[in-house]
Amino acid sequence: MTLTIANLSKVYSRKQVLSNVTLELKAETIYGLLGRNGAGKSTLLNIINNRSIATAGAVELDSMRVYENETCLNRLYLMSEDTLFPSQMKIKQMFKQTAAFYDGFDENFAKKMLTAFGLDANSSLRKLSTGYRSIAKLIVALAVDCDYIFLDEPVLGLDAHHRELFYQFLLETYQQKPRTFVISTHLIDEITYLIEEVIIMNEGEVIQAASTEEILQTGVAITGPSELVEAFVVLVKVLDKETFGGTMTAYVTDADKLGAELPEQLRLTPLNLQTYFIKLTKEGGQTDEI
Ligand SMILES: Nc1ncnc2c1ncn2[C@@H]1O[C@H](COP(=O)(O)OP(=O)(O)OP(=O)(O)O)[C@@H](O)[C@H]1O
Repeated sequence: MTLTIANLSKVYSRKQVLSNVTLELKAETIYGLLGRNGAGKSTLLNIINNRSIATAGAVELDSMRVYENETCLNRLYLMSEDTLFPSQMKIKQMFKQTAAFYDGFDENFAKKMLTAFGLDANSSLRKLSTGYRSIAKLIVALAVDCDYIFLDEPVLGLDAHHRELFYQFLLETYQQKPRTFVISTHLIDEITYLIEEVIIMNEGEVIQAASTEEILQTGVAITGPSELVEAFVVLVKVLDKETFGGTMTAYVTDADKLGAELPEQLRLTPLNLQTYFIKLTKEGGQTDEI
């Protein structure tokens, strides 16, 4: 099973917010969708899930056009800030309504999550705090049995304990019933261990789609005397350089192409995903004088 996004573009009142987005989302994979504020992540997720209409391009599930196609749409689920449930609705009614729309809603798992988060099924959404309202929506999203589940900033408003609990439940349901999760978030450090594939958007475009492993293996920082660093990185893609006195740190994306042995005065440090993302999506020039 594959979800194909082909040449998707979106223009809002003459502003191009998505440009030719082309992606393939595999079955049974956890993706991280990363991008700075306004990069177009929510717009992309809304179009995939038929909540917004693309200006151009198409989304297909196993070669079937998703747009206004009930069969396809029943296999996709989007949890976002927009609440589709009326505020007076009780949590148990949310479960019931979702189960009526989506086959295979796992009520036992939903109840297990309710207990773990300390929520009462009889509470109505409007009486919950912002964080608990998000938790109620998350419980529904993790209990649906759709092939593709999109979580747009799922942990917004959740405290650190609850975020951790949510990540554990996400892994639990993924292991029990593998399906695809696409998580859009700004909390990159927290989700690095969860995600198998990374999609990075910038100003309406997908600028990188690769496995987390590949990114972590090829992103490095090289520090040492400026001239030596400059000479060593001449053949590779440098995302950013920082200089301090005569010392330079160069942030490199394709460490596998460095080739030559590392000179003794240079130090090579692997980049974590968050630093890699910051350097890749940084505005402006390459060299920062500190
Ligand atoms: N309904 C709308 N009308 C006009 N412009 C919109 C609309 N929705 C989004 N935009 C614009 O589209 C661009 C992308 O917004 P989007 O919400 O997709 O970004 P995002 O990557 O999800 O950002 P964030 O991380 O801040 O949530 C922004 O410039 C935003 O102002």
